[in-house]
Amino acid sequence: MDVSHLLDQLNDAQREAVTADEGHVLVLAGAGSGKTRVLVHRIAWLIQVHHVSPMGLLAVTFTNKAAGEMRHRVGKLLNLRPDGLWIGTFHGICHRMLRMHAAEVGLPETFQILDSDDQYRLIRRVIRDMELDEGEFPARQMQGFINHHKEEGRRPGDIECFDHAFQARQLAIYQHYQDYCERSGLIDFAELLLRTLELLRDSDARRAHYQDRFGHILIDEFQDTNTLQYALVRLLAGSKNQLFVVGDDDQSIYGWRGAKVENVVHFDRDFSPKVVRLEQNYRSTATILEAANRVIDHNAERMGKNLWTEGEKGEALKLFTAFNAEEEAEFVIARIQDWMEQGGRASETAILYRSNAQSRLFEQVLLREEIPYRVYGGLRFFERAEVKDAMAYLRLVHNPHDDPAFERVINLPARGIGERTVALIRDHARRQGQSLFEAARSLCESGGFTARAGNAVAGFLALIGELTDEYGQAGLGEAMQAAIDRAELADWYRSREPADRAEAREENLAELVRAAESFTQPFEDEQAGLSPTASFLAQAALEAGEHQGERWQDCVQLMTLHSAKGLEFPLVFMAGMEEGLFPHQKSAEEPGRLAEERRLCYVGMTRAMQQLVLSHAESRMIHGQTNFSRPSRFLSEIPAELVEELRPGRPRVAPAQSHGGAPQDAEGLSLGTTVRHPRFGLGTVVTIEGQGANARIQINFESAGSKWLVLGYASLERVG
Ligand SMILES: Nc1ncnc2c1ncn2[C@@H]1O[C@H](COP(=O)(O)OP(=O)(O)OP(=O)(O)O)[C@@H](O)[C@H]1O
Ligand SMILES: [Mg+2]
Repeated sequence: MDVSHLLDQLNDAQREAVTADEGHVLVLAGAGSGKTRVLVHRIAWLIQVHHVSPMGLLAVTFTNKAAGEMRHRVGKLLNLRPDGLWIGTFHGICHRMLRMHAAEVGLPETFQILDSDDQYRLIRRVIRDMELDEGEFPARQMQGFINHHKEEGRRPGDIECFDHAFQARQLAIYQHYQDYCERSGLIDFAELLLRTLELLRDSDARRAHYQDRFGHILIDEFQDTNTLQYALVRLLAGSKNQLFVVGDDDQSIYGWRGAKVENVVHFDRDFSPKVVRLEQNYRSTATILEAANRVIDHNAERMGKNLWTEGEKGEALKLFTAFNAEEEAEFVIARIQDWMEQGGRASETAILYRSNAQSRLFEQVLLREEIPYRVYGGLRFFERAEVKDAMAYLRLVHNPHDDPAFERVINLPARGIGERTVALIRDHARRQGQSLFEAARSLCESGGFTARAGNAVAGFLALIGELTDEYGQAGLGEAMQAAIDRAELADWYRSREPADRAEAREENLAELVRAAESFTQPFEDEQAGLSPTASFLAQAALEAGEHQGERWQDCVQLMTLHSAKGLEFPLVFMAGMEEGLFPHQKSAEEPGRLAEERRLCYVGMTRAMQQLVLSHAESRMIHGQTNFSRPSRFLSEIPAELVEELRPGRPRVAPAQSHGGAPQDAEGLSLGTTVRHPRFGLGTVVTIEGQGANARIQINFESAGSKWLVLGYASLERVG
């Protein structure tokens, strides 16, 4: 059989990795050197040359989107669909295993995944139920505490308590939360991993089964695995299976979420792999690569890599200094328009930023200019309120004991069930050890409610019952539509929100029905005996908005630097290159965080193939306040000769004064002053152009957004 196509698009080092004989392999290499490509070719090589069954391979990627792409690329190389090949994220793979062995690990068949928002609400409730002070035990912090311990594989009983009252309470919260999850068949993200680890650790039969099955385990982005994931890998590998691991220590960016770059060193120690280094970068121009290399050079404790390219020198990086964040957004979108006018496609461009909230201004300008765009991450599709509302109905149909779903929609739309009634149900549930659904039913039957509340609750239970009876067996799309219609969700949003907002919500609901209709269950899930609903609900919880990427459309890509990992685009913008924003001010608080921010910068820069445009704004509204900030230190780490500075297009007033101090201008108003407008309400001055009554002044209003006004006519009142 001719297998030259598996090798002829690879360089020598890549080939060496792809064709390595028996034994473990570690490919340690910088960005854009073809690590992911090598992993894909290795899978095809094993199947075609070594005749390994696709069922015998397990490939782990970092996102579901990457998993989909990998499956597609393997299919193309082999010219057939690699059915039975398990490719997924750690979470997705663990979910599938737990579904197959739910009873063994003490989970109900219908267990549900708690996403992090649901988890937060549940923890808050546990704290309230325990009558603890939420100021002393903030739910957000407790969520971090619980997840941190789970990610290290620790149950409440495993945590040493030094008889400190505060710590004992924290552990009690963890325990109560866990008990609650057990009772209700809920499983959070870290629990997916931990439970699977325990299954494989404690059941010899299961461990033997999976060790026999997966003779080859391949892992992309290995530098961002956490303790539990590494432990899982070791269990699955056993003593005879082969690991093929690729990663780059310079791109480890999830330390804040428990990832351990040391796993690369541990892997080397524990498995003595053949180490292959790839040094040729195929992605970026020489200029971009040089700039990125120079930035990451500022980090100490690197494993050290030498990355070069045969590619052309390319253009200088562009650096734009905007007066404020609005101007920055205008500039970026104008450059994208230039790109498109010169024949480029929108989808070849990406706007990367440090925090999700930064997307809004870009979205505004893109909407106005009617340029299609897609936001990855952020408030992702499956995280939007209306989508979660509708999904909660589907979850209840799937499993009436899903308490977070019950709480979410028992009074949504409003059906006259007040907080007091819900408290009654909760209380009853707690005392009887029942789910909220069961508690509500028994209170209804025993006349435990007032007549009005009783009717309302009975109505809700009947609605869920009807949906279950009529649509429990129907197609997913049909069931979803029925839930939305019967619950009258659209009317509800229309009755309480402005028309445009309600319409947007309805569009999302229609999109949700479409997503449900077009959902095809992964072959491997079906084989594992999962119901389509279970697969769909899991997908929604695990991958959130990633599904947007499937319907490929020509649009500008907006995402955080974190979610850009592994991707590449001809034209990349890195916006908001300001101290405090990037590096994030949090990084000043913890040692090691600054180095991680710098790696994030390296990840961002190395996404660019042809052009990299950096921008920063001298002032920006953050949490309703105008902040003035200095350019990011990372900018100064790029050699000046690689950068071309661009000047703003229109004349501005006093940008030079905007560092520190309070520049004074028209009529005593200065940048950052809070003002009140008779119609637009409170806002902050962000730009002043010109002098006196004719000055044009730009104000960011808290509710009305950004407006340009002529000072003489604006009737502004200074506040504070
Ligand atoms: N031998 C090669 N010849 C031509 N192009 C290549 C070769 N190897 C890789 N490429 C291309 O270089 C780009 C980067 O490859 P890939 O995404 O696999 O790199 P990576 O090391 O996984 O990067 P990252 O660290 O960002 O994940 C891709 O467009 C890929 O197709
Ligand atoms: Mg990659």
